[in-house]
Amino acid sequence: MTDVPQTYDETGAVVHCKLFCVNDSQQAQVERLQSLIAEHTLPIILDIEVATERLTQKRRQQLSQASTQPILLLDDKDKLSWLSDGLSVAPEWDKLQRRVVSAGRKSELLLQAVKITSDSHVIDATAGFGHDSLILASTGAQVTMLEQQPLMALLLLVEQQRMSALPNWQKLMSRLQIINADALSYFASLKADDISNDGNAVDVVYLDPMFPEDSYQDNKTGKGAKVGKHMQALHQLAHPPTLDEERQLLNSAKAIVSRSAQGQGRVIVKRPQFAPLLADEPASESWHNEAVRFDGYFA
Ligand SMILES: C[S@@+](CC[C@H](N)C(=O)[O-])C[C@H]1O[C@@H](n2cnc3c(N)ncnc32)[C@H](O)[C@@H]1O
Repeated sequence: MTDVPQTYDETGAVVHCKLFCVNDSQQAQVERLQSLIAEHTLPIILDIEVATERLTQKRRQQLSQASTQPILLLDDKDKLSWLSDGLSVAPEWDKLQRRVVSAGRKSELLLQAVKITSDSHVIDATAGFGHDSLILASTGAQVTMLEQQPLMALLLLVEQQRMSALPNWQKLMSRLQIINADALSYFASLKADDISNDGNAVDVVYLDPMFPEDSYQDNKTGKGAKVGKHMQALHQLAHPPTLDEERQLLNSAKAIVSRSAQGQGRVIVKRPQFAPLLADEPASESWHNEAVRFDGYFA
C-alpha cells in the first residue's frame, strides 16, 4: 500500500494515478498524456509502471482491489482505459458511431427535449463519458462539456484527441470543448456580460447528475434500466448531489439559460424513469421511455 492521498473524495486534491503500460515503446503515448495533463492543468500525477505480466481479468481484479489509487491502463493498441473494480472502462466514442450518424428527434428522446439546431450552444454540465454530449453535438451544435473529476476529464480529452485523427469524426470533435470544472463554479465564473453577448449565449444547460444506485428501477415492479458498466464505474468516483446541491445546480443552470439570446433557453435534466424530480422541482414538460426521463425547465 502507498501513502498517497485518497482521491475518490471530490475534495479537489491532486489525483495520484497508477498508469500501467504494456511495453517500453509506449513512451510517445505517455508523453502525449502528460502534455494533455499540463495543457489543461489537470491535477493529476501519473505514477507510471510497465506491466511485467499479462493483465488477465483475474490480475486486473487483484490490481483494483490492492490499490488505493485509481488505475489507468494503456493497452497494446495505445487505448487508455480506467480500471474500476476489475472492469476496464473508456469513453469508446467509436462504438456510438451508428447512433450518432442516425441521431434525430425521432430516434433520440434527448434531442426531442433539447430542441437544438446547428446554431445552438449547449453546456453539458455533467459530461461523464461524454455519450450524451456526442448526441447533442450530432445536431451541429457547439457543446461545452464540464466534468468535475480530473480522471474522467483526462479520459474525455484523450478520446477527443484519438477521434480527431479520424476524418469522419473531425468536424464533430471540433464542436466539443472539454473543461475540468465543477458546474457550479463554472456557472459562477460566467460573467453576465459575456453570455448575454450573442456569440456566447447558452441555449441549453443539460444536467445528468449521479443518482443513488437503487433508483434506476421501480421498487415495486422492478421495471427500469439496468446499471451498465460505465455507470457502475462512475459510482466509484462520483456521488449523488444532496438536495441542497440539486437546488443550487438547477437554479444556477436556469439563471444561465434565462440570458439566452432568443429568450428560449431551457434546462434539461436526465433521470431514471422512476426517479424523483431534481430538487423536487416540477418540470415544465417531460419526455420518457421505458428507461429514462428528461425533465425540461423552460426559461
Ligand atoms: C451520470 S454521469 C453523466 C453521464 C453522461 N451523461 C454520459 O452520457 O456519459 C454524471 C457525471 O457528472 C459528473 N458531475 C457530477 N456533478 C458535477 C458537477 N457539479 N460539475 C461537473 N461535473 C459533475 C460526475 O463526475 C459524472 O462523471
